[in-house]
Amino acid sequence: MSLDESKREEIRETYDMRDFSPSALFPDQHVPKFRLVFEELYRECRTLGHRLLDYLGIGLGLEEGFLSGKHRNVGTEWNGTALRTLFYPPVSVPEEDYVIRCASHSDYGSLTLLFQDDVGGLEVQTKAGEWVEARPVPEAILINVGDLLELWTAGLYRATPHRVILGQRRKEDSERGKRFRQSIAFFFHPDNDVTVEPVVTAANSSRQWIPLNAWEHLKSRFTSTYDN
Ligand SMILES: O=C(O)CCC(=O)C(=O)O
Ligand SMILES: [Fe+2]
Repeated sequence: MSLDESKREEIRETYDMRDFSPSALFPDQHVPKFRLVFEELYRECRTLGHRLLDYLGIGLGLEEGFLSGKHRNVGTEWNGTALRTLFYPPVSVPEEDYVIRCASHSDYGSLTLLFQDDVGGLEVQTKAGEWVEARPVPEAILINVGDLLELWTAGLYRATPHRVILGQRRKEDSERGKRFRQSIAFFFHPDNDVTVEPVVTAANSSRQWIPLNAWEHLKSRFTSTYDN
């Protein structure tokens, strides 16, 4: 199924957290534990992110700590890593139509750790272009490879396109739409001054892999996403 998603709006609310310094704005008065809880989650995700990169690096035959060493400034202004809460309100799904909760995209950084509730609706695209459901698994964290890890590995690890969509194909979607959906994503990014370029032999030699600066890439992806 191919859908023209370009003219649709995403129906969701998000809250991004990058800065946990005392001067950072948090709803401390209304939700006193919010800052503490998310700060702890941020720290745990950072530790897990570093560990995953170390394991992937071993698998790729890289120098020890190479990838995690490019993510040293997480939690400071010199790094674009963010923790994001995503709230998808209930929506009614017209029978012959569909509703986009999150339009198809790949993530911009190295890795994303995604925590989803039990509502479902997340889909990932196979290499053949087919959309398959990534059903929620209790207690599991879903890991997405982002653009920059794809570039480091010259396509060996693919920045998998994904989306959250309701309608048309699945009977359960109208029921799903009645429930709100909550997810949390940790977007793990290399330090702003890192230039990312392939460190392994290209898996897909028909494609050109152009080196990118981490911060420039993040800025340009934000601009192209939000200007549209
Ligand atoms: O809410 C989800 O499950 C996915 C969100 C997502 O892919 C994103 O914000 O990049
Ligand atoms: Fe995403």
